Amino acid sequence: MTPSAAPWPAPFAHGPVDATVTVPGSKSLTNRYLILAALADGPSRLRAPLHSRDSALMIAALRALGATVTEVQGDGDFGPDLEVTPIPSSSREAGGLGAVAIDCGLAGTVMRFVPPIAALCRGEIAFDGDPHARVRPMGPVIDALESLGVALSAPDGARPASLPFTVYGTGAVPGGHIIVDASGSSQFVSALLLAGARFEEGLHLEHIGKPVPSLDHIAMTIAVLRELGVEVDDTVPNHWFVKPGPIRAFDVRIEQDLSNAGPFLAAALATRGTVRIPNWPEHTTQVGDAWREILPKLGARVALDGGTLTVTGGERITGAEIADTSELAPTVAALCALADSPSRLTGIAHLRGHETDRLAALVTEITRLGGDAEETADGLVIRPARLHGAVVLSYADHRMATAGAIWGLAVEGVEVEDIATTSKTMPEFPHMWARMLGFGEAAASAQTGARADGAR
Ligand SMILES: O=C(O)C1=C[C@@H](OP(=O)(O)O)[C@@H](O)[C@H](O)C1
Ligand SMILES: C=C(OP(=O)(O)O)C(=O)O
Repeated sequence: MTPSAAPWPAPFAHGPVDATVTVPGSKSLTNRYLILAALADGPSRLRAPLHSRDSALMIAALRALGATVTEVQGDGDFGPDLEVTPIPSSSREAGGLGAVAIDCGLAGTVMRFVPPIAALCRGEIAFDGDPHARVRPMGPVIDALESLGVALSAPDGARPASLPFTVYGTGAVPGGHIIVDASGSSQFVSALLLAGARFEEGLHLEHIGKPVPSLDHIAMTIAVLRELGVEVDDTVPNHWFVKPGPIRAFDVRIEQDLSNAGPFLAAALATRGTVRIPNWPEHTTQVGDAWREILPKLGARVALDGGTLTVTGGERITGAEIADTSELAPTVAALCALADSPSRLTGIAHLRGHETDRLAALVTEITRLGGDAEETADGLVIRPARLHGAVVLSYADHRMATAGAIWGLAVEGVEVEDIATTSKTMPEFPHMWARMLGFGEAAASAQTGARADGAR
């Protein structure tokens, strides 16, 4: 996609927001179910899945490995359902795939989850991505595949340390005990667990190193695997055992993305208004359920009643000390920069390896707006300051772009460079934001849109 030439003037809220918002499907659930559908023992269906750049890249990757993914009419508000026919045995047998190329874009779930699946196919499968994808941590996936006997090489024939690289799949992975350091991303663990049941001996994965971050995402992986009949033992800390066996074909409805609900809920705090999200799941493995604990710490009232989450902003946003916010952190930090007392966010050192170095990006952009923020070893300290308008940079990071939109509600004259980067997980964002603010359909549609087709 060509980033819009002109920055997006973030709408300023002249009064409290009062809106009901429905959010597209969860990125983490959509891409996990797509992977598992490609490995399952029959055709599967995803209802109300996410349609965004990250899901489009996942679909293209699985098609390159031989899976069939078809759009079929469903009842979701944000696009068709998906039917998936798994990767056929011909992708694993003599002849196999030959040479294929997979574009990971900037999607962590594609660059980490797909290489172990590629190793189960026969062929030379080349992985690359956006410029920043080449600096996102990949070492533990590469090391793990090598210890499983899978050959990989960088384009110059050397041992790869990151993208780009080629996986030389032989059609089978023996499996067994492997050790990784997953302190840089929970996705290293999820990637191996998702493929583990299809390894001949299954998998015993051991983590050695500093604590693994974003544990909720590993819990989500395990829950989805168990739901599809895979036996996973996680009773010993830092060890995961996956039994070899089939993955049951399925028909699931994807929950809405509770992390992407965050910016809309944040709007209630930034404008002292009220935002309601219907169909909030009663039980979920999504980290975004933590909004129910996080937002009251920042001064909001939160109620979950009859399946609708209602957030009402207080008179002021209060600063807070909040740990382990994972992918919610940019939205939390955006609110902390609008607070009237200091905040400390901890347990998010690994955000330096996300779409951009998010700790550096947040400090730079908060400072650009006249705010006061500082990096710590494992997070951020944000102190109260009077913000002023500026052009906020996005760094090709959807969550930096939505942080800019939140600041714009409360601070006049905020513009966001490359709002279209929200297409990574929510192409509808500019339109939805305008609708939340009461813009008519024509004015909302005129907001710079973003495409969901995976193009850059
Ligand atoms: O498995 C997943 O779907 C994700 C895991 C997390 O990665 P990290 O462990 O790298 O934070 C999260 O931040 C990311 O947005 C999605
Ligand atoms: C870290 C994120 O994405 P990815 O799946 O690319 O790691 C995110 O969405 O906040």
